[in-house]
Amino acid sequence: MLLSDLMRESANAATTPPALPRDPALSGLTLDSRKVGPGFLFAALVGNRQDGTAFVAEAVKRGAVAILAAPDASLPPLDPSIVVVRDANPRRRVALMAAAFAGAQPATIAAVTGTNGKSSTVHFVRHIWANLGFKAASVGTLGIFSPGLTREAGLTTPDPVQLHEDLAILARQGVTHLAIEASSHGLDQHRLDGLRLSAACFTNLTHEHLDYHASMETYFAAKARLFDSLLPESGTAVINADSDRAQALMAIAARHGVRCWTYGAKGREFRLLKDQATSAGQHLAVEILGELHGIELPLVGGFQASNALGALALAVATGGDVDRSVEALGSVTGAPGRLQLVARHRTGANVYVDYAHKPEALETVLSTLRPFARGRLVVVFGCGGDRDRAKRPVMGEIATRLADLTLVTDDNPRSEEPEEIRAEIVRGIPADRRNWIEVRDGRHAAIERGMASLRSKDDLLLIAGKGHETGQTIKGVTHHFDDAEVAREFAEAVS
Ligand SMILES: CC(=O)N[C@H]1[C@@H](OP(=O)(O)OP(=O)(O)OC[C@H]2O[C@@H](n3ccc(=O)[nH]c3=O)[C@H](O)[C@@H]2O)O[C@H](CO)[C@@H](O)[C@@H]1O[C@H](C)C(=O)N[C@@H](C)C(=O)N[C@H](CCC(=O)O)C(=O)O
Ligand SMILES: Nc1ncnc2c1ncn2[C@@H]1O[C@H](COP(=O)(O)OP(=O)(O)OP(=O)(O)O)[C@@H](O)[C@H]1O
Ligand SMILES: N[C@H](CCC[C@H](N)C(=O)O)C(=O)O
Ligand SMILES: [Mg+2]
Repeated sequence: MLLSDLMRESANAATTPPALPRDPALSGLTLDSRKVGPGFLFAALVGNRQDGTAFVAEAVKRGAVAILAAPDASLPPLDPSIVVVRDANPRRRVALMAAAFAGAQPATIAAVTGTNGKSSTVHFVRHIWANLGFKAASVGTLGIFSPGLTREAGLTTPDPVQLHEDLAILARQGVTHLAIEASSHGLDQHRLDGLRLSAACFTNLTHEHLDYHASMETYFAAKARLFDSLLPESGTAVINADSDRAQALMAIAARHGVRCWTYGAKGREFRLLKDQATSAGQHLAVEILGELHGIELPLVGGFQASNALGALALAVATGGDVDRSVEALGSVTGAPGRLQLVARHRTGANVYVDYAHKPEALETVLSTLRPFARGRLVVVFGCGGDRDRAKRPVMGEIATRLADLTLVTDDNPRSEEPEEIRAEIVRGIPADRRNWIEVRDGRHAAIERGMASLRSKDDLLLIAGKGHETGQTIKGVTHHFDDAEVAREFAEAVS
């Protein structure tokens, strides 16, 4: 593709592309100098840790023929054959370029943002679409799921170059419907700016990532970008009305002129009227666009019902038939590692794995499981290193308030000292609580102790924080570790 074509296709309609001194044919583009090949455009971005302009010389050595940089970025002296493109927002521009370069993307794309429930919601929408007969895929924390391409988990929202390469493959394979998780980092870093969205969903906003975002307000503003910058006027905003941020987001969406649908107990278009536990999960009575429907959801928990309704609203907003979408939810499975029953202890006690690694998720999952533990509810959890430290004491308090026994352990300490992370968790536990133990010799030992604490079939063990993950990162080295696998060492597997 010629640089001039890429410039035109990625330009804001209001701007005139600058005259180029030369018009090289590009063979690729990247924002990482280590991935530059001959004929590439290299986007030199100022990052959170490093300044990409420091790698321009290396990129040129590897064959870069064009450099994208901010207007004020100081670049090394370059051979005149190298074209320098300046843009006030190079992160956004490279995302738009990546979309233009890759060409195709599935015709229908729904993005889901929110602190919790993104992976579950995209998993459910993909299931509904597939049942409606569409070739559907999802992209997010769990990787890429599609009929023809699976990709291991990396970032929740991939970098734009990788994302658009994959979307073009999916589109060529005939995938017409795509659901994608929009993380706040991804939104803030413009990773999703080149997507042609049909709908966007907001699940909720609670404490997370305050190491990256300066405050809850800037965290919310990053999420709101999906609705006021990325969703076109022809799109539908699908908002969880039960979130305390719903009103603010509806006002933003309305100002932007998009159709706005809400779901949940306070929802307008998808109103949950009744939620009744059944032997298979729950029966939901829902008023959908003015008509009453019954949903047999084979999953437990109010949060799963909420995510399922968000997914249903996305499916309908993108043209899905209401009755058939409702019926499709009857055969949905939980997303891997989300409230997943993984083992049964010899006493008969159930062992669950869940991805709760944020305060509200831990509170939600423990409250959800409480009625299923007629005996003792035991939880094993830790907190990740090199991530928001403020959530550690909060989670220590939540676990010891809602579980009968808490085993404090490690969860990806990364570059931090595990004992320091555990100490910060323990600091949040009120002094009069005695229902916890700090396990100092690793997560495997903590799970073993959790299993050993089960005394009857009425007890229940929750292993929280890692969900689907298959590694534990300690001092930069990732060791194979799978909570479900370890639980099964001490108990029978359940399929
Ligand atoms: C903090 C953060 O989000 N960082 C992301 C960001 O990196 P950055 O731009 O800040 O990188 P940097 O290291 O400062 O480097 C600056 C620039 O120099 C370039 N560089 C660097 C070294 C070199 O040799 N050559 C070179 O060209 C880098 O490619 C980069 O463009 O942009 C990169 C490309 O998109 C991401 O890979 C990277 O994710 C890092 C690995 C990460 O850990 N991110 C996590 C926190 C994250 O994004 N998580 C979210 C949320 C998950 C959730 O909701 O729980 C996610 O979407 O996964
Ligand atoms: N709607 C919800 N409200 C509150 N908690 C939820 C909700 N949905 C899921 N959870 C909790 O959050 C955990 C993570 O769920 P899920 O993976 O669907 O969210 P996510 O937003 O994709 O998270 P991440 O940002 O870590 O990828 C679940 O394991 C569960 O404990
Ligand atoms: N996408 C999240 C995953 C956190 C998972 C948890 N197990 C941890 O390591 O903190 C992050 O990178 O912040
Ligand atoms: Mg996710």
